[in-house]
Amino acid sequence: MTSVIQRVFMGSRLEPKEPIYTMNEVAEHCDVNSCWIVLWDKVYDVTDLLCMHPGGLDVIMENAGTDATVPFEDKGHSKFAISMIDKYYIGELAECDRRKKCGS
Ligand code: HEM
Repeated sequence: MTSVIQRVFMGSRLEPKEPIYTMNEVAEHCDVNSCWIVLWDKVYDVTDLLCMHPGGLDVIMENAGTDATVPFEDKGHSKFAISMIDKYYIGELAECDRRKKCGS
């Protein structure tokens, strides 16, 4: 089931780009010097967002190096927030780590 926020989000997507990262690689970037998160199977380097995130640094750090899709959706981010996301996009999540697992 596609949520409203996901539909808005998907409508603003850039073309998928290389490189492809595994969840293990994402998990290595979990501190303030290098902070990555996954949203809807896409990888974002949000290091530069930390100090200016309107919801604060802590809420992002709690999700650093993980799939933050559910917490991101739960906070009810605005279309404005979603429009900011593209600038942090760095690549795709490896197929077998995606929300709809390969083979299922
Ligand atoms: C690329 C990633 C993110 C961007 C661009 C972003 C952007 C924003 C923006 C612009 C706001 C201001 C309110 C709005 O316009 O919706 C906001 C608020 C907030 N964000 Fe994020 N955010 C991101 C990731 C996250 C994550 C991973 C969490 C984890 C829980 C989070 C939690 C919050 C919270 C708690 C607020 C405050 C909501 C409130 O007090 O009304 N954000 N964010």
